[in-house]
Amino acid sequence: MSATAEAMASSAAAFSPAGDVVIDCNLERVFYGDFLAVRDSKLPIEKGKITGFIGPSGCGKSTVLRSLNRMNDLIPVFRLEGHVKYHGQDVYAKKVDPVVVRRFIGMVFQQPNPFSMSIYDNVAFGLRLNRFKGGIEERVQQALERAALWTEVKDKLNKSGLSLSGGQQQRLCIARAIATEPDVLLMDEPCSALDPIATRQVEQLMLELKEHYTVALVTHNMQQATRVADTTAFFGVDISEGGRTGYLVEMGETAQIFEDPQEELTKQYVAGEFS
Ligand SMILES: Nc1ncnc2c1ncn2[C@@H]1O[C@H](COP(=O)(O)OP(=O)(O)OP(=O)(O)O)[C@@H](O)[C@H]1O
Repeated sequence: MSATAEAMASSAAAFSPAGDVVIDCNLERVFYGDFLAVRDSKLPIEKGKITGFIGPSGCGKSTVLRSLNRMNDLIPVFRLEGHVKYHGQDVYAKKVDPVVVRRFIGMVFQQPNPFSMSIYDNVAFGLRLNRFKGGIEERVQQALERAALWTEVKDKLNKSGLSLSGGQQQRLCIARAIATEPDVLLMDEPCSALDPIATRQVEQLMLELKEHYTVALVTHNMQQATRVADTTAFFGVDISEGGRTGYLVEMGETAQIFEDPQEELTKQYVAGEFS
């Protein structure tokens, strides 16, 4: 590691949030096969807050996000050194079932991906999978209300989820993700396929969701981070040793990252000097 990169990595480790930490993530090294994709990234994800991940393309934002709920397990060559602890428990411990991890740490993807089934069944899907014992109808309604979609779909719950607009489909996917009452929601560029109006609706929804859930959000859009994120983690790409390895440059309150960044690289990035 170069001296500059080392200094950046150690300063990033200094961030300690005031509130409760739900996920204590310390990614020492993350590999895809022999490729070192991410190193030296300590990210405490704080309860009831939105933590935004920003940085140039390929800096590992999605890799880090997907490491939090073992979504990367689906990639055979993925390997992680370090730990991800959810309420103190190592989610990568041998005895831990990744399906259970994802039940508590849910995910919303870049492209709205409703299943080819009714709006109702989309939301009820996870409840049935988890053999939910309570009233499914009530839970479906509550999830759709929390996803700010209920009034738009309450009279057509039997229509296909695919018949909705892009923004509605994304809110349906959010309803599907929250129906099983996860604790944490991981959102990987949830607005990148949406128009500006639908984007604003989903952003407003994120602000409402943090009343009930802890949110980690990958975004390419710096304005979006300033609008919704309480805390922002900025990642850079280290090319000093001939590779392209992402690492956490700086993490802090969103206002501090954008108005008073401590690292030169963060300053340049938030000033739009590179993307
Ligand atoms: N399944 C995979 N197999 C091999 N390499 C991968 C895989 N997924 C990602 N990578 C590599 O890991 C690095 C980090 O990728 P990642 O998608 O996490 O970055 P990102 O910051 O989210 O990028 P973007 O902003 O472009 O979406 C990149 O060099 C990418 O090519």
